[in-house]
Amino acid sequence: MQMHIRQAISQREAKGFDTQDLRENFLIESIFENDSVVLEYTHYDRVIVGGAKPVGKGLELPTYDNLKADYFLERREMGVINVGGDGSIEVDGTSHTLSKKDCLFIGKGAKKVIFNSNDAENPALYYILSAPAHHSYPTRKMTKEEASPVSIGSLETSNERTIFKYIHKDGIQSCQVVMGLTVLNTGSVWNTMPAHVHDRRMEAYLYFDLNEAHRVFHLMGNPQETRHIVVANHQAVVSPPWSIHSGCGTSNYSFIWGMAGENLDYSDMDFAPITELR
Ligand SMILES: O=C[C@H](O)[C@@H](O)CC(=O)C(=O)O
Ligand SMILES: [Zn+2]
Repeated sequence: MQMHIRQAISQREAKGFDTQDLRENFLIESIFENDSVVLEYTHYDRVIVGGAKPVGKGLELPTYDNLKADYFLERREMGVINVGGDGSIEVDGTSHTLSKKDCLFIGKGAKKVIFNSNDAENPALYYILSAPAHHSYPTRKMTKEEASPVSIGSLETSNERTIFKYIHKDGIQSCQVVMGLTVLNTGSVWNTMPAHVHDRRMEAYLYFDLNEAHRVFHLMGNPQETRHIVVANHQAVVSPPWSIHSGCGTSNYSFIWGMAGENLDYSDMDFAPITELR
């Protein structure tokens, strides 16, 4: 079994992209499919992005030929956040319950990972981000209450939001994966503005809790050469290290941010002043 591979796109190449090119290369349109694990292998820091949606049965994390490994996490680690109904993830025989917005970090070396839902009528939706690892940090769960929520932004600038950090330098320990989520308050629609880049690591956003009738205009590109991608609920956007990742919704929403690369410092961002964006 093979994972679809997304090649790394350069800034220069992206300049000439039309809507379809942008969507094919940076948008993951379908992540949660019934009784399936959907994963995409990117050449941005070799990060794998995707999801698992167990409905009628437990879903085992498969091994893919791309990895040339005996099992998926032989040389990798992964972060998982549930954005659906209650469920549990079994890691080598130990079950970890995950409610909505709870996070599980699974360290390198875990051989058997099984995703479960408690209720087929309201299945769990597990968003997954995995990166290569060279040390085995312990598997650990964190609830959203434990994720030291921080409120930032303001209603005046339509970006009042709460940031929950799970896997990072001062949270769950990992080799590379950094992960958390942001919830926008009612009436706030802008995320990550002022925008930033971090050439030291890639990032991916999964948008969720976005009303089906609404969309987020996700902004990407070099700060002086921006493009947008129109994103629906439960879709993800991959952000190369050279790109901003920001968005403006037609209503409020939440999103999971996940990164991997050079460091684990959440605050490592090079801001792009609003007045200098093009
Ligand atoms: O590098 C960090 C990420 O881009 C996000 O965490 C930013 C974010 O959640 C926000 O401003 O709302
Ligand atoms: Zn960022």
